Amino acid sequence: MDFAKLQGSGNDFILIDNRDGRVYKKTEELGVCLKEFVVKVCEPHKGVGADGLILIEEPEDSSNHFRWQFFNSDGSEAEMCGNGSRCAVRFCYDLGIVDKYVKFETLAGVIKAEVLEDGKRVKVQLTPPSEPVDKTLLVDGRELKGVFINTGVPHFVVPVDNLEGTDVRGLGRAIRFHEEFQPKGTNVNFIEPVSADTIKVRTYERGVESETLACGTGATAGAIVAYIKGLVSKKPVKVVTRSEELLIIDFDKELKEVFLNGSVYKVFEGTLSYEIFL
Ligand SMILES: N[C@@H](CCC[C@H](N)C(=O)O)C(=O)O
Repeated sequence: MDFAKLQGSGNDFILIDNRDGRVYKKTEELGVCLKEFVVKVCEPHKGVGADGLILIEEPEDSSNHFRWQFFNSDGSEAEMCGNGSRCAVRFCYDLGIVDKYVKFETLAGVIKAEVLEDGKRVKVQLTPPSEPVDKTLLVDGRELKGVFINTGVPHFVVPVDNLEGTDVRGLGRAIRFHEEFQPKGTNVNFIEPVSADTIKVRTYERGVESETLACGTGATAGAIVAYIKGLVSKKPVKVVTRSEELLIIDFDKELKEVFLNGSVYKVFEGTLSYEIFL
């Protein structure tokens, strides 16, 4: 089964054109459920390895170009994925399914996108975020102040003074599973201002259950929180991700229009071997 691997700021994804239902036929043939298929294919070393897997499907509304199903590497399905959406648009652009202006269906709603530089950059308009909410959590016996905001998926944003010295894995995990956010949990972003229009961010990602090199909806959450908290004063906000690639976030005052812009790279194309599932 043919697939492509693409990455946006180091957040990497396996993409499969499933408009003919080939994945469902293959999983039935192999006797594995869809979740097991995702986990096996996303597994590093024994599988292809990626933060997530994206299936491209026919749209339910013919005015949209496609529908997608997004899965984290642990097999959990998520409503939205900022970097994954940029990779999906580029994948469909290369397939000839879309041209410069794109609309596609996600569990978070219809996402609009624009292909730039012949697919080497993609700009997506995220769904309007939820109202940011200040929260103070008790984590490992100490108070932690942050802001909860849903930018297509849930994020808790924690401003810190020393991002490099932050225990992203330990603190991130504790917050991700904190009772405040159950049952679904949340992604966790630690941010540090760099200049009037730039922040650095590190993200512990729900469903990957680790720090990733970038998270598009997380970078967006971090940029919005940095701006409303006065940590940055200019827009668009540049976000330096863990991969050191930049994501550009712009948004209006009312948070009705939010844009995520960044590079997309096709890493390779290949064919899955059934031996992944042995
Ligand atoms: N990396 C993604 C977020 C993917 C979903 C997230 N892990 C979740 O389950 O909420 C992004 O770029 O936004």
